[in-house]
This record gives sequence, structure tokens and C-alpha cells, in this order.
Amino acid sequence: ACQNTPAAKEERKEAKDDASIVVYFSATGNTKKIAEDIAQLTGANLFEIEPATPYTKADLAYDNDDSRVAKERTMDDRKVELKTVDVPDWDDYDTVYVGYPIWWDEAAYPVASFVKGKDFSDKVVYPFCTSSSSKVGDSATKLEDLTKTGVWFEGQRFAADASIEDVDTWLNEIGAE
Ligand SMILES: Cc1cc2nc3c(=O)[nH]c(=O)nc-3n(C[C@H](O)[C@H](O)[C@H](O)COP(=O)(O)O)c2cc1C
Repeated sequence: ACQNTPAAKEERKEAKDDASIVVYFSATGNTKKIAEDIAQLTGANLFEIEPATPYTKADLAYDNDDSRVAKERTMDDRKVELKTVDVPDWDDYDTVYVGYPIWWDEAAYPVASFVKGKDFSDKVVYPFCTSSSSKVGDSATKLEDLTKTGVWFEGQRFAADASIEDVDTWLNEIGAE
């Protein structure tokens, strides 16, 4: 059969799209926006990592040593209780985009808690983050170290107010579209 008919191409695209998911945490909406852009551009599904107790504005005050994030930062085991780590049809996904804000040069703690509990075997993982100014640094490889499964690509950093065009450029680079 001819593999390059428009119909065959469309079929492949659909099969590919069906097998991608964007898993993300976002405390103030910046990472959520990028996650939604990825979903829009690739057709991937979305799964939001939600802490059992959401972070309030006061919880996120990183200049206050008594704030929730500041306290979590000092804990050896920064485990954040999550609503659930059960992603519907997890085993069916081949490609997982993992999105997070940078917190003190690392992935926001709920994402580390999520990744620890998941099996990424047979999956390709594209980490991405948003930050005010920090680079992705070793935030993504630290997540990879927590799971030891899956093929993890280099993490991509976006500015907090990155546009869908920026996201499109990245997706083209990694050949996801
Ligand atoms: C606790 C905390 C720590 C942060 N640490 C950094 C940092 O080290 N470097 C940086 O560039 N931005 C830092 N930021 C800013 C966030 O990374 C940035 O606002 C991000 O886009 C937030 O994403 P969100 O809206 O999805 O939560 C920090 C924000 C918080 C709340």
C-alpha cells in the first residue's frame, strides 16, 4: 500500500497525536498556558498535576522563610501530597511532555513527587519549564534521575510570558508536529 497518501499521513498523525500527553503543574498559570499551547499544536491530551492542598499566594512567597514553599525547600524529602497520580490510559502514551515552573533552580516540588511515582518505560519524555530568568539547568535531569525509566530529552525553558510561536518553534525543532 502507498504510505504517503494524504489519508495515510493523516492516519499516522492521528495515531501519533493520540499517543501524546502533556503532564504539568502550574501554580500561577504560566506553565499551564504553555501546556495548552503544546496540546493545541500537537493534539496531545492534558493532565494537570494537582497538589492535594493547592498553593495560595502566601504559600508561594519565596522571600518569606515561613512560607510553605520555603519550608518545603528545607525538607530532605520534599514529597508533596497530590490529588492523584493516576493518569487515565497512562500505558497508552508514547510521548509525555512534562511541564513545571522553576522553583529555586529546580522543578516545582509537586512535579518531582509525581515523577517519582510513575513508570516512564517505553516513553519519550520532553521536559519543559517556565521561569522568570533561570535556565532549565539540571532541573530536568534531576527529574529523570528520580524515575530511571523512559528516554528523556533535554529540557526546554520558556519565558513566563512565552508566545505560542515560541512553543511552535520548539515543537518543530524536536519534530513533534
Ligand atoms: C517558590 C518559587 C521559586 C521560584 N524560583 C525561581 C528561580 O529560581 N528562578 C526563576 O527564574 N524564577 C523563579 N520563580 C518564578 C517562576 O519560575 C515563574 O514565575 C514561573 O513562570 C511560574 O510558573 P507558573 O505560573 O506555572 O506557576 C520562582 C517562583 C516561585 C513561586
